[in-house]
Amino acid sequence: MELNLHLLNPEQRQAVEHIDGPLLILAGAGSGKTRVITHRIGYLIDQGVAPDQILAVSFTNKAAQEMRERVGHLIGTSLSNRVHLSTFHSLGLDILKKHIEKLGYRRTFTILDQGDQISLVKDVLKDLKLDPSKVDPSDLLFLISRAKMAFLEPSKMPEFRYHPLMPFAQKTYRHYQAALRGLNAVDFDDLICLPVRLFEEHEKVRRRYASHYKYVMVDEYQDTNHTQLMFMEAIVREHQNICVVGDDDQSIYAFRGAVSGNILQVEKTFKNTRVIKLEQNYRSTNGILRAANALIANNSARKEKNLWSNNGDGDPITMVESKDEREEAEYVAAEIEALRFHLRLNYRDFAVLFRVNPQARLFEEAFRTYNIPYQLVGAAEFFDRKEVKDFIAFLKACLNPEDEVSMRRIVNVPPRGIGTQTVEKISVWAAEHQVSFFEALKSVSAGAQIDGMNHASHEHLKTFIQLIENFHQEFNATTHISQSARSLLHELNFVDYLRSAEKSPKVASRRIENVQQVLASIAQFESRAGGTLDGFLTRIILDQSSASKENEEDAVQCMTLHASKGLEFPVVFMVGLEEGYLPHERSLVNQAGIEEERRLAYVGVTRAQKKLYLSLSAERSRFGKKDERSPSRFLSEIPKEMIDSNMASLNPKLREMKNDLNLKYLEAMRAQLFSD
Ligand SMILES: Nc1ncnc2c1ncn2[C@@H]1O[C@H](COP(=O)(O)OP(=O)(O)OP(=O)(O)O)[C@@H](O)[C@H]1O
Ligand SMILES: [Mg+2]
Repeated sequence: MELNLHLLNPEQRQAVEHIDGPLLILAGAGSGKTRVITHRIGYLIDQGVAPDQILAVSFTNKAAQEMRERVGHLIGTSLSNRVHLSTFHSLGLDILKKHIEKLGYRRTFTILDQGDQISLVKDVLKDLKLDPSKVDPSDLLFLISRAKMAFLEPSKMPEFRYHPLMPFAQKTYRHYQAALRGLNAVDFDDLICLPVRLFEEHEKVRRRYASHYKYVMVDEYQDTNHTQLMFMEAIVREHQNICVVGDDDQSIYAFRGAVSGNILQVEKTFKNTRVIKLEQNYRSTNGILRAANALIANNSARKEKNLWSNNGDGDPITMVESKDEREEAEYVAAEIEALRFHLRLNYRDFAVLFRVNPQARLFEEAFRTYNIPYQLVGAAEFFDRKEVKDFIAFLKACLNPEDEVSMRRIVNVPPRGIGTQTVEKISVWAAEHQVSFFEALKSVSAGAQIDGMNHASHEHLKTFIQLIENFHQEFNATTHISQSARSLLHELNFVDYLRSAEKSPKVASRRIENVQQVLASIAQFESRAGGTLDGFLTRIILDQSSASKENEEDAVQCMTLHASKGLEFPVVFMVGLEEGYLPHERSLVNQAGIEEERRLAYVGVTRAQKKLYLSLSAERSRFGKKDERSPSRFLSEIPKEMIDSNMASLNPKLREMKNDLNLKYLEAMRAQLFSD
C-alpha cells in the first residue's frame, strides 16, 4: 500500500499525522475535512493499526458510503471494507443487536418509524385520557425526541422548561417509553440513547467497545447532539483518541437538538485537544466561494471565515426565474441535457437541491419526459405510503413473527375478518396468558375461543399463520430474497387487493407501481450486496434512500439541502429559491430560525464545484389557485456582479435548443416506429 501524503497541504498533513489524543479540525466547506479523515484512516493502517479497530462516524448513509469509496480508492477495498465506517444510528443498532437483552428488551426488537411513533403516542394519550385532538402527538414527539437527544427527562430541558406542553410531554414520555418496551420496540432516537445507557449501566460492555475501537473519527461534528457526544466519549474515555471535524457555518440540525456549542464542548470534554484550522477550499471556483462568503456574512453569530481557492473565477452563477413551477422543472431538465452534451458530463455530475422532499415531484416528471435517469436520495415519504408500509410490514413479520408492531399492522391485510376489536381481544388474551401476540394468534387459529370471531375468520387466520410460517422459513433459508418477496406478494394476491380496494384505477395503478418499486429495490439490493432480508430492512430503516425510480448508476442526484451535506457535484441546481421555501415558512418566527436557513443555503451553494444555478418561479399553483412568489431574501444577499448578467427568465437559446431536442427525440421515435 502506498499512501501519498504529498497530496495534502501542511495543515492537513499535520492533522493526519496527529494520531494520539484528541484532535479538533474546524474549517469551512470544501477545505478537505473529510479528506483528512479518509487519509487519516489510511495513515493509521499504514502505521500498523488494524482496520477493524478504526471507527469513523458520518452523518448520513450517503456520506458514509462516499467516505467508504474514498478510503477504498486510497488503500484498496479489501482493507477499507474492514474499517468500521457508519452513521451514529447504524453503529447504535449494531450494538443493540448484540446487547439489548441487558436492557430488558428481547433480541427480536423492532424499530418504529415516525408513523408508528405517532400512532403509539395516540394510544398513550388515550390511555392517559388526554384528548389527541387537543394535543398534537407530533408536538409531543418533538419534545420527547429533544429530551432524548439531550439525554434528559423532558422537564429537565432548560430551553423547554416553560413550554406549554411540557406537563403533557413529561407524562407522555414515561408512558410512551413503557409502551415501547411493552411492544419490544425502540424508536430512532433510542438507537443512540439505549447504547449510551447500556454503556452507563454495563461497564464491562463499555470497556469492551472502548478497547476495541482504538481510533475514533467523527465527520460533520457541528450537527451532533449531546447524546451522541456522550456515546463517543464513552468509547474513547481511556485512550482519548478522537478526531472530530466540523464547520459551524454548516450547522443545520439545531431543530433536531444538535448543539453547535458541541464543537466548543470538545475542548472541555477532552483535555488537551489539539485544534487545527484549514483555510483553503479545493472544491469550488472562486466565483462560487465569493457568493457563499457574501451570503453567510449576513449571519450574526459566527466565527469569521473566508473561503478561497486556487480554482480560478470560473463561470458566473446563473440565476433563472421561470414563469411557473412546470417551466422551472423543464428548464432544469433541458439545461442538464444541454450541459451534458456540451461539457461532456455524466448524469451523476448534476445535483438538484431543494428544501423539502415534495418539491421533487415536478422534477421527477420532467426528468421522465426527457428520459433523464435520476435518483431521489433519502425520500422518506416513499416508505410512508400505506401500501409500501404494509408490504414492508409483511416482510418484517415473515422475518420475525415476534415483531408485534408489524404483525398487528398486517394481520387483517388484505382483510380476513380480523378487525381492530378482534385484534384488541387477541392482545388482551396474549397478556392474560403471558404469550406473545404471535403465539396468541397461533392459539386462536388452533381453536382458542375469542368473542366475535366466526368460523370463517378462524380458517382465514389459520391460512395466514401458515403463510407467515412458510415464508419465515423461506426467507431464512433463501439467498434469493427478491424471488421470495415476489412469491409472497403473489400468495397474498396483493396486487388484486390493491386494485379492488381503490376506486380510482389511476390511484390503484400508482399504488401497485409503488409495491413493484419495493420489489425492484430488493432485487437491486440483492444484486449489489448479495444481501439478506434483514440487511435490506435494516437499510431502509436507517437510510430510506432506495426509492430511486431508475436504478442506473449514472443518474442525476435529487435531494434535499439537508441530505446534500458533505457531498459535491460539478453542477448544482438550487431550485425553488423563494420566500417560504428557503427560508422555509416555518423558520420565519425568529432570527435563529432564519440564520439556520441561511446556513442551509450556504451548504447548498458550497456543494457546487464548477457551475451553480439559482432557480425560482414567479408563480406556483397551490390548491388550484395561482400563487405569486417572491424571490428568496438570500438571493439579494449575493452580489449582483457574481451573477450572470443575462438574468433572463428562460433563456431564448435554450428554448430553441429545447424544441430542437424534442424534435430529435420525436424523430428518433418515428424512426423506431417505422423501422419494422
Ligand atoms: N490538499 C488537497 N489537494 C487537492 N484536493 C483536495 C485537497 N484537499 C481536499 N481536496 C479536495 O477538495 C474537495 C473537498 O474536500 P472535502 O470533501 O474533504 O471537504 P470538506 O471540508 O469535508 O467539505 P464539507 O464541509 O462540504 O464536508 C474534495 O474533492 C477533495 O478531494
Ligand atoms: Mg466533509
